[in-house]
Amino acid sequence: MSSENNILLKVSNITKSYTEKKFLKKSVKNVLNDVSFSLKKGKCLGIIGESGSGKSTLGRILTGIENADNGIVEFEGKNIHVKKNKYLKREISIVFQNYVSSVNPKFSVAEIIAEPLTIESRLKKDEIQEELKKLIESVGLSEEFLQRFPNELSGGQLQRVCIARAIATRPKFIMLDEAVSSLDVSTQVEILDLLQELKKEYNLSYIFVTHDLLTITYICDSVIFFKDGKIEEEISDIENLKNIKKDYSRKLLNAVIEF
Ligand SMILES: Nc1ncnc2c1ncn2[C@@H]1O[C@H](COP(=O)(O)OP(=O)(O)OP(=O)(O)O)[C@@H](O)[C@H]1O
Repeated sequence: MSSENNILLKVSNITKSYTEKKFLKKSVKNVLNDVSFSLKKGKCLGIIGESGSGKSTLGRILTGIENADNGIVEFEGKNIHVKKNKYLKREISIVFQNYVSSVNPKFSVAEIIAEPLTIESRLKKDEIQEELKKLIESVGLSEEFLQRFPNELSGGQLQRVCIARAIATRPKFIMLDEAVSSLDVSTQVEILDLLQELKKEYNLSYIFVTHDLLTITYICDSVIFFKDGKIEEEISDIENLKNIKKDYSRKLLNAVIEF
């Protein structure tokens, strides 16, 4: 396979700015500055950076939730901001840090997971029921959980439900925005292990946006260090993490690994 065929997501020269109002004065804040990189099929890319460095903004642009000012995001060669169609909605999913606010508290677990299925697919009612059973079990919860409501679940269980919803349309790519950050450490590890298993089972590719390097070393194949809306450094093989050159990346790394 040529290396171009092996690329799932190609990000070229993305820029984004917001207009801020301060004391009746308007100013422009550049949040993303000429960002380019690519994600290979079946891989997990980590994006790490300080708070406010633009990671979540980038995540929203990569999943088509928000438009860039300039630049192109191509998914399997198609510009996602031009072709915002049903096909892409099925192929790209997102899991957020805040699992509580990302579900409707009045929906049962079955309704939460079925949401993308009923909107996007032509499955019949009994086929949806079958699919729900498969999905809840594939995130390590029993069928009995389908009847529960969000307030009857732990944080880890609710994030599993959000992951089941994210894989419901059998996407090729999932954006994980601080997806384990709100969980305690042992639950974080359980969810990361689950994500590894699902990646293999469903042939998924991930981008993991986080400020936590341990998460990245646990699950990612490569990492981008992000600073002030720009790529400061890119390590294409996580095994070479200790070879980082820039002070900023080293500072983030020093916090968790001793040289
Ligand atoms: N809709 C918006 N309108 C105005 N400014 C915004 C908007 N969204 C983000 N910003 C600003 O863009 C900058 C980057 O925010 P972003 O959430 O992308 O950073 P981040 O790296 O994900 O931070 P954190 O790790 O704290 O979530 C911040 O200064 C933020 O205030």
